[in-house]
Amino acid sequence: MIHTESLTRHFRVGQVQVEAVRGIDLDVGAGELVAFLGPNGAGKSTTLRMLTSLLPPTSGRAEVAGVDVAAHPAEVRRRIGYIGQKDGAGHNYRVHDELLMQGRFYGMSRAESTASAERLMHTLDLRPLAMRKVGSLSGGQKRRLDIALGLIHAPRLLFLDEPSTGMDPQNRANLWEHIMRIRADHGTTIVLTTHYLDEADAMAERVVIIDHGRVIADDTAERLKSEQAGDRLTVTVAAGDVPAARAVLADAIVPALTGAPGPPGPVAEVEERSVPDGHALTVGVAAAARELPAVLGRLRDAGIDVRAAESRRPTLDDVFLRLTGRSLRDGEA
Ligand SMILES: Nc1ncnc2c1ncn2[C@@H]1O[C@H](COP(=O)(O)OP(=O)(O)OP(=O)(O)O)[C@@H](O)[C@H]1O
Repeated sequence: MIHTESLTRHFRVGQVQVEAVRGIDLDVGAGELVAFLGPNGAGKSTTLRMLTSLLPPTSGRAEVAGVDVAAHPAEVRRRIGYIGQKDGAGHNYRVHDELLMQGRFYGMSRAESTASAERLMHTLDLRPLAMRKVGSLSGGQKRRLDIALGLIHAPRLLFLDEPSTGMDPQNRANLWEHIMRIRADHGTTIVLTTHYLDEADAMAERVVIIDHGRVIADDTAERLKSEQAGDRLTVTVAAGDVPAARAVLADAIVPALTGAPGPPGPVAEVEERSVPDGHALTVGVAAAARELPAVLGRLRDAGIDVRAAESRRPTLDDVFLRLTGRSLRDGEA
């Protein structure tokens, strides 16, 4: 559905050249749900704008829905849906009319446009709002209308630039429910950008991490977390039990990851720190929640009194930290 080769975009700002996107190679198959994740200024929106033909690449190429974006931008736009960061709907129109006009804009007949608007208003819970003026909708309702506008011509590929930014958690959950329903009903391929780590983690099947205009990781959230960051298991024991506990824990360690730069990777040896209860020993393991009972059993068999124990799953932020040495929460790229 999407194929890019060394896709690059530079901007000239006065004397300075900004290398917003520096050679992105990407393949997205039909039906995939892919999230672009990265800090502010990483190049996510610029990539999306090139893929949607809104911005010509400086170099490299992109084929989207079977069409070369630089050669046939208008054809790309006919085949895709794009919902940008800022809404495009006119505030004085009614929801229903806005949808019809959008359909006509894409060259659909009045009947086709009406039928598609009806279907989408049903799927996106917009029917009760059909006669309301766009300017009177809440943020969440407005975002649902934006999505309906992007889908009116039934594209097989939908691009969403930060669909849920600024929404409260309930509206975000609601929006995702709608996006998932559209996907289930129409098999739409979806590419979106997000700042929300938990959202990318929970919703996208595939997470493409972008930093400084490059793809630095591309996999399922699960695999990224287990391969790049790994689970942590921590037990707290008395000072006198530390050597024996270390020996038990050393057996549980997963082999150190190689090749990935930057701290902190899976804990390749037993880490020790003093805590009020005694000494906390931490190791990187393959599946902490599953291994914790067995490790506790072995510690008990060795006569060790465990005072506290916890397992921790890594987050996508741990993955980003591991790959770049920075936290995604630190802000700018
Ligand atoms: N029209 C432009 N002119 C000059 N520089 C630009 C332009 N558009 C983007 N940039 C720069 O390109 C870089 C990438 O911006 P982009 O908007 O793609 O990042 P992003 O990852 O989408 O960030 P955010 O999460 O904040 O939306 C930034 O340094 C930005 O300032």
